[in-house]
Formats: sequence, C-alpha cells, structure tokens
Amino acid sequence: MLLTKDMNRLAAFKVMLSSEKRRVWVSICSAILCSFVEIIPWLCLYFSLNAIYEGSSPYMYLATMAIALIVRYALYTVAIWYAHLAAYHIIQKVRQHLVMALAHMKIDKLRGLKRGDIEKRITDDCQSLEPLIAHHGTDIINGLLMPVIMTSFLFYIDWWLAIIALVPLPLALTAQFLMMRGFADRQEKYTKIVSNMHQAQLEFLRSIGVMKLFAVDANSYLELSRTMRSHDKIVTTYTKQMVGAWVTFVTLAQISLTLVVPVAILLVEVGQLSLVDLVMVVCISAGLLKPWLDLTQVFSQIQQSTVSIDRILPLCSSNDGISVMYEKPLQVLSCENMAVSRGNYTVFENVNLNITPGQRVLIEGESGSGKSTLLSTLSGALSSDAGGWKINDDFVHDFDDESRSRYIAAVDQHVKFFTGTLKENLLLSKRDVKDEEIWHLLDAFGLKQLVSDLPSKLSSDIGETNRLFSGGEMQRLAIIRAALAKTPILILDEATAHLDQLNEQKALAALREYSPNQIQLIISHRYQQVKHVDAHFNVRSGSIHEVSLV
Ligand SMILES: Nc1ncnc2c1ncn2[C@@H]1O[C@H](COP(=O)(O)OP(=O)(O)OP(=O)(O)O)[C@@H](O)[C@H]1O
Repeated sequence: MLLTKDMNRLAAFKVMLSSEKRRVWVSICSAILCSFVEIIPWLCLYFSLNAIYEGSSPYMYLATMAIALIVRYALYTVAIWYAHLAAYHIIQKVRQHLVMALAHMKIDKLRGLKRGDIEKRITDDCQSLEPLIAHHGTDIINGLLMPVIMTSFLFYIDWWLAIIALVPLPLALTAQFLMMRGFADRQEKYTKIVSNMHQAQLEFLRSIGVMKLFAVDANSYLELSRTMRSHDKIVTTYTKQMVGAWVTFVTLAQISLTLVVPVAILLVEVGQLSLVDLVMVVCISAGLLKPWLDLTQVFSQIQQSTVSIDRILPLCSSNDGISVMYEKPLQVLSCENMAVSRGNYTVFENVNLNITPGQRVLIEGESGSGKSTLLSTLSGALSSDAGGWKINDDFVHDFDDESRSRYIAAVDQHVKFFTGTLKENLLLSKRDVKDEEIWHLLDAFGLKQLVSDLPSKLSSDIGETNRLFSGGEMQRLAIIRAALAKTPILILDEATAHLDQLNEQKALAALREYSPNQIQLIISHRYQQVKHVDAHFNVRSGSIHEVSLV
C-alpha cells in the first residue's frame, strides 16, 4: 500500500480500496444485485394479489417470492461479508504502513510527535475506516438504488402517482442543504476538539500520580477542563442545529404517503386504479424515500471517517529528503557553522568544533544554556537551522538511521528498557557479542554481583517497569548497552547523574579502557570529577568557549 502524506483523502481512499480490489468488487456487485433482486418479492406480491382478485392461483408467485427472498439474503450476506473482510485487511495494512512510516521517519520529526496523538491515529482513526468500508459502501448502493427501483414500479402502476410521490424530495433536499451548510467545517472542528480532549485525558492519566501527591483534583487540570468545556459547548450548538434540520427533513421526506394516498383513492373512485393497485401504492409510497433519508445519516458518518483519513495521512512517509548509507571509517568529527533554534528562540549560531578519535570532550554550562541541544543535533534528535555535524566531510543529518546508529550511541538521564531479557536489552545494537564480553563490562561497572544474583542472570526478564534495578544501576546498564554498540562516538548527556562519585569514576574509567579510540562527549554538572579529559567546552550565551586544561 502506497500512502503518502501529500495525497488528498479521495486518492488515499482509492489506494486503500485497490489494495483489496477483489473483495471490494465482489461486495459491490453483490450489493447491486441484491438491490435489484429486492424488487422481485414486491412484483410477486403484486401479481399474486392480482391473481387472487381475478380468481386464479397465486402459489407460483408466492414460491418465486420465497426464492427471491432467499437469494436476496444470500447476496446481502456475501456483500457484507466481503466488505468486512476487505475492511479488516485494509485497516491492518494501513496500521502496518503507519508503523513502517514511523520506523523510517527522521528521528527529529518522530520526537516532535506526541505519543497520545500517534496512539489515537493508529488505533481510533484507523478503526473508523471500518464503518466506511464495511458498511457505508453497501448502504449507499442500497440507499441509492432502492428508491429508483421502487419509483419505477410506481411508474409502472401509475406514472401520475409516481410523480406525486417524488414531489417532497426536492423540498426535503433543499431544506437539508440550507440547514446543513457548513457541516463539514463544523465536523472538522468537532473532531479536532475530540482529539485534543483525548490528548488531554492521556496527559491527565500520565500525571495522575503527581497530582495525587499534591492533592490536585481533576477540575484543576487546566488543559482537560478547557477541552471538556469546548467539547460541551460545541456538542450543545451542534445538537440544536442538527435536531432542527433532521426533524424538518424527516417530516418533508415522509409526506409522500400523505400526498399519494388521497389521489390514489380518488383514482379508484373514478375507476382508473384497481383496489390491488391501491394496496401496492400505499405499501410502496410508505417507505419510498426512507433509504434516501438513511443516506443523509450515512453521509455524515462518512464525513467523520474521511476526517480520520486526513489525520492518518500526515504520518505517512513522503520524500523528506534522501538519507544516504555511510560506511567510511571516522577520521574527524566536526561541527560546521551550526545554528540551532528551539521554538522562536535561537540557542546557537555559528558553532564550529573539531574532535578527533580517542578524544574525551567535556561539555558544561548553566542549566538551560544549550548543552543537550548541542548534542541532540548530533544524535539526530534535533535538526539544525544551518550547518551541522560532520563525520569526515559528510553531514550526519544526511545519514540513514542505520548508518547514524553505527557511528553514534547516546545515553541520557531517561533510561528506557524494553520488555525482554537483560541480555536482549543490552544487545539492542545487534552486534555479535559473547557473554564473556558482557560480563567483563558488568564487572568493570560494578554490576557483576548484582546480575549473578538474579534468578536467570543475563536471561532474567527486565520489563518497561525497570523493577529489578535502582536508578543508578539502570543508568550503568544503559551505558553498558551503548558501550556494547562499539560506536566510534558516544554521547553521555547527564548519563551518570544518578551515580555516586565513586561509581561515576569507575564507569568512566571502564568506558575509556573498553574503547580507547572512541570519541566521548560528556555533559555533566559535576564536571570537575570527570577524569582524562582532552577538551573542555563551556556553553554560555548561545556560544561555546573552549576552557584550557590545567
Ligand atoms: N521545545 C522547545 N521549545 C522552545 N525552547 C526549548 C525547547 N526545548 C528546550 N528549549 C530551551 O532551549 C534551551 C536549551 O535547552 P537544553 O535542554 O539544551 O539546555 P541544557 O543546557 O541541556 O539544560 P540542563 O542542564 O538543564 O539539562 C533552554 O532554554 C530550553 O528552555
């Protein structure tokens, strides 16, 4: 499936349907046949009533009616079954496509997305394609064809009555059109508010622990209260508008019967219409415009589903610039005329640095001075406005994910481990590493005893909850994981903040010994304690100053 974010919703919907072409066609053809077959029981009823009226046997018509009903049921089942199968397959494919697109998204863009919003797009928005594909297609075919077929039957009985039956239609549609003007915009606004509310709810749930600690109640959570108030306001306004429009439309669309029956009785009176014709006219005109009535509801639901397509598309890939594979050995790491801003605030302008393999570089500065910003542009988490980091002569921001991760490993304060064993978590870089090498590092970082005491040692489960280890232990494990990747560059952004002085020294010494040629870029507030430093930079007032080593 080839969805791109530059597509419009119709093109995207076509791409989705064409990925399940066979099932979609079977469903459409069955639904069309089903609508045509539906006229047969009505014809049989008409002919059997006429047969009774004329004193002949109606059984042949009744038998045909029974067969037609069975065929109609079978066709309807096939149409709905195939539409559902197509819908489930398409949703699955769209979800897979989104996951792949997220996996290939540039890391800085990925970091710019909110987790709750991504979750909503992948779960709810994809799910709302289900009614669009599984139900609305067959509903529309049935809804459009049935009134046409039944009106043709009415024309067959008496064309004059058929015209009278259709009189309310233009009135109802005009009323509907006038009252529903601007509906699409309102619907879009509504979906946006629901999405914001969803996001605020997720944020609320995420911070509920802190709120409890400070005894803050739900009403004081500003974002949630604000989005709930907007939701309430918009729902009240829409309900008033919708109810008025709907009642007028339903009343107008259902007056066919009221108009047709008196005229039909008059025609019976003057002998132009038989009693059988009168019965049929009453039956048909009672529900004549009902399918078109239902369609208006279907179309408003379709609006909701198409808004979901609009929300899914921005996550899909487009040609954001081509990432290149890079394999040359690192000779020099440099930062060339780099400017970086965050929001409207320029953090750096014109940064120039040169670092050679084996150098340990210390970066310090006041909180908020831009240390993390500087190194986030190297790890790919942030993009620069101008210039950037280079490995040899090539900009790192042009590298594909795999190349970048072969050169750069990074550890920050927020350690993230995944569900799986300790060993799986330590070997995320997929390098072929023997257990002895892992044990060697665990020993050097003072964690050997701790892991030896675990029930399954390196194969012990370690989940997202990180229950097994303390903050400092988790940080050391994260540094070991980064070290095991054996990248020529390692970024440690406050990665030892939870460690005591002794363990911090031990970890940094172990790192140097394990990879003597590695460039180590270390951000630390306790910079006086970092040993064997080859270059020291102080970040201050949007620029970087080299501090002489004593
Ligand atoms: N998304 C953002 N939008 C606007 N400003 C931001 C954003 N993220 C960070 N900043 C600002 O950029 C500046 C640099 O932040 P950065 O995290 O690089 O500082 P730091 O030196 O690493 O701080 P610390 O030592 O406290 O971690 C800060 O003033 C911060 O408030």
